[in-house]
Amino acid sequence: MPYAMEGLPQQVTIYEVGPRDGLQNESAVVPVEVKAEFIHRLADAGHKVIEATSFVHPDWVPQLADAGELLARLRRKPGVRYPVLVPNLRGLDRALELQADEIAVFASATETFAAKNLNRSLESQFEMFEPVVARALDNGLKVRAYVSMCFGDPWEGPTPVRQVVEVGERLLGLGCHELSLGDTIGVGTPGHVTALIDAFRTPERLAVHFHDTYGQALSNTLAALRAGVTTVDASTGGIGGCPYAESATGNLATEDLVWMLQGLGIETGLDLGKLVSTSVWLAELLGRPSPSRVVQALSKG
Ligand SMILES: CC(C)(COP(=O)([O-])OP(=O)([O-])OC[C@H]1O[C@@H](n2cnc3c(N)ncnc32)[C@H](O)[C@@H]1OP(=O)([O-])[O-])[C@@H](O)C(=O)NCCC(=O)NCCSC(=O)C[C@@](C)(O)CC(=O)[O-]
Repeated sequence: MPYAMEGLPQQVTIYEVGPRDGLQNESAVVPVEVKAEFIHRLADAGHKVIEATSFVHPDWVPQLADAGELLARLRRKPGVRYPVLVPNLRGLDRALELQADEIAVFASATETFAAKNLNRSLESQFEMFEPVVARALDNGLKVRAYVSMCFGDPWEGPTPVRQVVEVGERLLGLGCHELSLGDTIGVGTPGHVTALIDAFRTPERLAVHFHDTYGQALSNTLAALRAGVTTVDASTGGIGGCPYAESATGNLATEDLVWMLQGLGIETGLDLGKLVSTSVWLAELLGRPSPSRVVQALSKG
């Protein structure tokens, strides 16, 4: 029996990042057929948007070097979107060849992370993204944009709200339909989340992307929903991290998010039981238990 709260949406879109953000940090290469099966299971659990992989330089993220093979193998379910990460025109060409239906560019809010993750300065990352977004839109693709290190950065400390808003508004101005605010190292807290979302002109175009390093991801999500956000990124099994930010741990687990939203009576369209069995299946393959509290509680049998 759900207990609703004032000021929350009736429906939330969960943007599933497990196959991309979740797996990108795994040191042992996960076979491409396992990645495909993971995505098929997520679609079967009711996901309508599943970020499948990245068309980045394979030396930078070896785990996702099989992006082309994976897309070619996917059984795409009607009504499900399968965005892929693309940093530059080379990545876009590869994604277009394989009929990607949506892409995501990923920017940094800080100078140091722009250098470490993209080999670019804060300013020159836009020179890389502008032609990508323009050509993707010309080809009829939707483009999401991420901003990383929105709350703090391991090298520069807390990130000023104004700095995040400047980067984010510029990306939206290029024509990106959605902006995902990334707490890459999980240092944000709910008041900071509210202040950041309130500083944007269009909260309805924002999504949030929390890593659970300090156990704040669910409370931060609740703050974001109260501030008008209706799209939340999460990773089935709570796997994830960024190879270029060592202090990043797993993403908010999709199961933990679904449990909270169900308790609040908020519609997600997801089957929690199928998500939990997918996590248990994946955890066995990865050789370690899922950090998701809901998976731990429900899979004890
Ligand atoms: C952006 C680059 C490519 C710049 O890397 P670069 O070395 O500056 O690249 P370049 O433009 O100088 O090109 C060098 C060579 O790489 C090739 N190349 C160039 N691009 C590609 C490509 N796309 N695919 C395949 N090959 C490529 C290119 O063709 C060229 O080959 P050559 O002519 O020397 O033979 C590199 O820094 C990179 O791949 N970075 C990606 C890092 C990454 O994927 N990080 C994780 C994702 S971000 C994240 O996880 C955070 C997020 C989104 O989840 C939100 C959050 O939590 O905050």
